[in-house]
Amino acid sequence: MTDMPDTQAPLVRLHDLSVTFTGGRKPVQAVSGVSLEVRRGEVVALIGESGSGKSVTLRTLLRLHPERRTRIGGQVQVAGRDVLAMTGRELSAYRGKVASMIFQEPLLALDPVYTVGAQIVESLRRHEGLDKAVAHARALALFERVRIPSPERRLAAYPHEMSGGMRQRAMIALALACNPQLLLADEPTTALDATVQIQILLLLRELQRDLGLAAIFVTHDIGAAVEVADRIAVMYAGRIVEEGTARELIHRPRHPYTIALLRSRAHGAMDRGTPLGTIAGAPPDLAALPPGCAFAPRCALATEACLDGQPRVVQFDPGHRARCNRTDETAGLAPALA
Ligand SMILES: Nc1ncnc2c1ncn2[C@@H]1O[C@H](COP(=O)(O)OP(=O)(O)OP(=O)(O)O)[C@@H](O)[C@H]1O
Repeated sequence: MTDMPDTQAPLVRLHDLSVTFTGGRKPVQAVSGVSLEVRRGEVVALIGESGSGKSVTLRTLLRLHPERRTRIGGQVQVAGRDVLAMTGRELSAYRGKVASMIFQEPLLALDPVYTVGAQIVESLRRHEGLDKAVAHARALALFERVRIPSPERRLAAYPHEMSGGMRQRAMIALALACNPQLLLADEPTTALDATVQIQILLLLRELQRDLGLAAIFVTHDIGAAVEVADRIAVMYAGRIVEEGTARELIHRPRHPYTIALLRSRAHGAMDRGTPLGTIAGAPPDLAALPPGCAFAPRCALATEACLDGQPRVVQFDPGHRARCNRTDETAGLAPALA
C-alpha cells in the first residue's frame, strides 16, 4: 500500500520557508519562517499590506524567482513532491500540470505574438501530448467552461484584442488546461472594474469547487478573502502573524495587526472591493529586520519583551493561531466591524 497517494496529507506543505533576495546592496529577507498547509479542495487567502511577502510566498510554490539571486530555506512540498529539489525538466512538467498560476495582469502571462487559442493548444500538446485537433477541441471546451462568449472566434484572437475581463477568463482557461491540482492566484481581480471583479471571483470559486482544486489567493481585499477563502493567513514583514478560518479571523482576531487591519477599513463594512486600510507607521525595512516582533514599533500593546525577541505562537481553536505575546490582552477586542 506504500505507493498509494495519501489523500489525507495536505496538498501543499510549506515548512519554515524563508526567501532572501541577494541581488541588491543588502540581502532582503522577504519571507521568514512561513509554515502553511493547504488541503485538497481548500481555499486559503494570504492577506496583508504591500510588501508583506504574499506574492513572494506564492511565487516560491512555482519557483519563479531568479535562481541565482535568491536564497530559499525550509521545505516546499506540493502533491508529495519536493519543489525545491526539482530539476529544470521536472519543474516544467510540474508547472501548469500540478500547480498553475493566474496573475493580476494577464498580458504578462499571455504571449502577445500568439493567439490565445494557439497558446492553449501548445500547452496541451506539450504537457498532455494531445494532437492538434483534440487539443483544439479541449481549448474550445475550456473557453466555454470559463464562459467566454463566441468561444471559437475568441480562440483566434490575440491577447490585446480582448477586454480585461475576457483576457482574465482566457488566462484562467490556460491555467486550467492541464487539469492542475493547485491554483495560485496573485491579486487576480485587482486590475478589473468592480462588477467584472465579482464575476471573475465567482467564476474562480465555482471552478475551484467543481474541479476540487486547492487554491491560494493573494489579495489586498478582505471582502474578497472572506468571499472565496476557507482559511485566511495574515502576513506582516514576511511572516504569517495570524491564521484561522475566515470566520474566526474576522469575528475573533487575536493579533494586534489583524485587529488594526480590520479596524482601519472604513466603518468596518465587509463589502467586496474594500481594500485594506492604512495603519499608522510603516512596515520595517526587510534588509534590516528588528530582532523582536516586526509589528511591535506600530503596536499599542507592545512591551519590552516584544521588541527584544520573537513572539511566541499561541494556538486558540484548532487551526487558529497567532504569533504574539499579548494575546491575553486582545481577547474580546472586537474589531469594530459588526
Ligand atoms: N526579485 C526580487 N528581488 C528583490 N526583492 C524582491 C524581489 N521580489 C520581491 N522583492 C521584495 O520582497 C518584498 C515582498 O514582496 P511581495 O511582492 O511578496 O509583497 P506583497 O505582500 O505581495 O505585496 P504586494 O501586495 O505589493 O504585491 C518586497 O519588499 C519586494 O520589494
